Amino acid sequence: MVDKERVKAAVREILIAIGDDPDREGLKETPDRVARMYDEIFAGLHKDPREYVKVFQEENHEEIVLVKDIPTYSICEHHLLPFVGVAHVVYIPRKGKVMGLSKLARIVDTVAKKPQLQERLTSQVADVLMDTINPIGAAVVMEAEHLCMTMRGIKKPGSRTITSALRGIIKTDARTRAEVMALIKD
Ligand SMILES: Nc1nc2c(ncn2[C@@H]2O[C@H](COP(=O)(O)OP(=O)(O)OP(=O)(O)O)[C@@H](O)[C@H]2O)c(=O)[nH]1
Ligand SMILES: [Zn+2]
Repeated sequence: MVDKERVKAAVREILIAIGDDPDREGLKETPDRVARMYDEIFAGLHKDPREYVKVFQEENHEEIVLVKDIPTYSICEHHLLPFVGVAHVVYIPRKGKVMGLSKLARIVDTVAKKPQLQERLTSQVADVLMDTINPIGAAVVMEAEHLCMTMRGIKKPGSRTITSALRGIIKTDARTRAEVMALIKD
């Protein structure tokens, strides 16, 4: 669990450290709000995304399953600022072993809810798929804007970072990979 009391105390310290007054009207409840927010946006530190997976047997469907444009919010581990975008999750079931579509988005959500790197988020989602339903192939592509590159530092609003993680046949077979990428771009 997120230690909310500890977060509260730390946020109060930060407010003092930046030279503001944590006891002024507008900030009085801020440490508590931030603690509740961290409990929500870092919940993935305390959950195993594999637990969501429920497997169905769907005859011999050994074709692409793609859920695209899954809205994704995560926090960059270097600056603790959000990166925001979409994830596309694909797999090709082995012997009809499929999972509920919503579970793909639940896996993304859980893996996103911790201090992350976009690369790691992308590959962790692919690895959860491989570990749980052992598909013939899996791919995760993510496009995101990092606020640490937008509102500070290099200040490049609008720049997007694209990462992919390819597994199994989607990695090894060029034709399958091309088909997957075409569907994602569509
Ligand atoms: N690879 C990768 N880098 C990230 C991600 N999120 C943020 N970063 C980068 O992390 C790097 C941290 O660089 P540092 O030089 O340690 O920190 P900094 O001085 O604040 O860097 P600047 O952002 O360039 O001002 C920056 O280049 C960020 O753009 C991510 O998801 N993946
Ligand atoms: Zn950052």
